[in-house]
Amino acid sequence: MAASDSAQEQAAPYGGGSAGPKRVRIRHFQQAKRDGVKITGLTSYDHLTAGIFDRAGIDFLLVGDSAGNTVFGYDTTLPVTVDELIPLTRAVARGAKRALVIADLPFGSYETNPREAVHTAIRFMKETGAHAVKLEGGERSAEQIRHIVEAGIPVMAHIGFTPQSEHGLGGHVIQGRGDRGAAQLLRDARAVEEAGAFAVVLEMVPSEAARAVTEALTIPTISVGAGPHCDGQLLVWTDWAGLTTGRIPRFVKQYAQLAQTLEDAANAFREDVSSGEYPAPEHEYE
Ligand SMILES: Nc1nc(=O)c2c([nH]1)NC[C@@H]1CN(c3ccc(C(=O)N[C@@H](CCC(=O)O)C(=O)O)cc3)CN21
Ligand SMILES: CC(C)C(=O)C(=O)O
Ligand SMILES: [Mg+2]
Repeated sequence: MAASDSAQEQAAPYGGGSAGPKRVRIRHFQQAKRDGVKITGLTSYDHLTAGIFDRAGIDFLLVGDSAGNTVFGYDTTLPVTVDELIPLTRAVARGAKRALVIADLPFGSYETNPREAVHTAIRFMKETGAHAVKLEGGERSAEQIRHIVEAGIPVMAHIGFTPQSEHGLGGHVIQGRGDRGAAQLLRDARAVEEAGAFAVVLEMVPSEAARAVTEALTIPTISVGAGPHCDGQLLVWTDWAGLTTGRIPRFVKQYAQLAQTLEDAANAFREDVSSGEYPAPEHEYE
């Protein structure tokens, strides 16, 4: 995203990458959609990756409850707590100079009522330095979104496949299929836009359903396995970088093979220590 709003910034041509605003704000999401500039996001759970992705010009960093899988080793995102995500979110916010940092509200921290949702969103904003929050659900979460936005906190919505309700959905099931599915997806999308969300994640939905939603909304759609017609793309960084071991979703493109790189490095280290190759004189103190 290289969209910007000052007269001076607007004079600059779109460069992609780290061009554009000094700090990505929610208004830049609206401008990107209006100008047809694609938005990029990655998850991040720590200070070092946040800095790397930020310097590469990734527009937003999501501190996802996917940390349940990638950091904490749970099978689902359901056990993840606010107290687990707050220190990770703080680390990411401290590492991001340009990117918009979004805190994912974990399962059980916002569903009961709007008061609970506002309370949780305020905790993240006060204790982490995040710039926005994300929560799952369309029509069913619209009141929560409205109240958080009224408290001055930007909300990214998340519809389609919502991992926190995977048991209710019957597993990792593609959403928005068929006429009924597509109609429900559109109702959910309109509900979150109307409630004041600044963007909406569409996860695991057919490309044509995502296209219809993208054309119907004024806020940008962010695809996680929702095809090429969305206004932006988001991936879980450990999947994207080939660090996740085991099964990864079909929609992921791997841009590196970090698991293999690290395994090779660990083997080399072990062999060097056994053979006495490491440490060498340059690693020693006198
Ligand atoms: N590492 C990781 N990557 C993710 O994308 C991710 C998480 N964790 N945790 C939270 C949610 C859960 N998500 C998931 C999890 C599994 C599939 C999956 O297995 N998809 C299959 C199709 C369905 C199936 O056959 O089970 C696929 O091949 O795409 C998809 C998204 C997306 N999110
Ligand atoms: C997969 C994305 C949308 C997410 O919610 C997460 O990383 O937790
Ligand atoms: Mg999540």
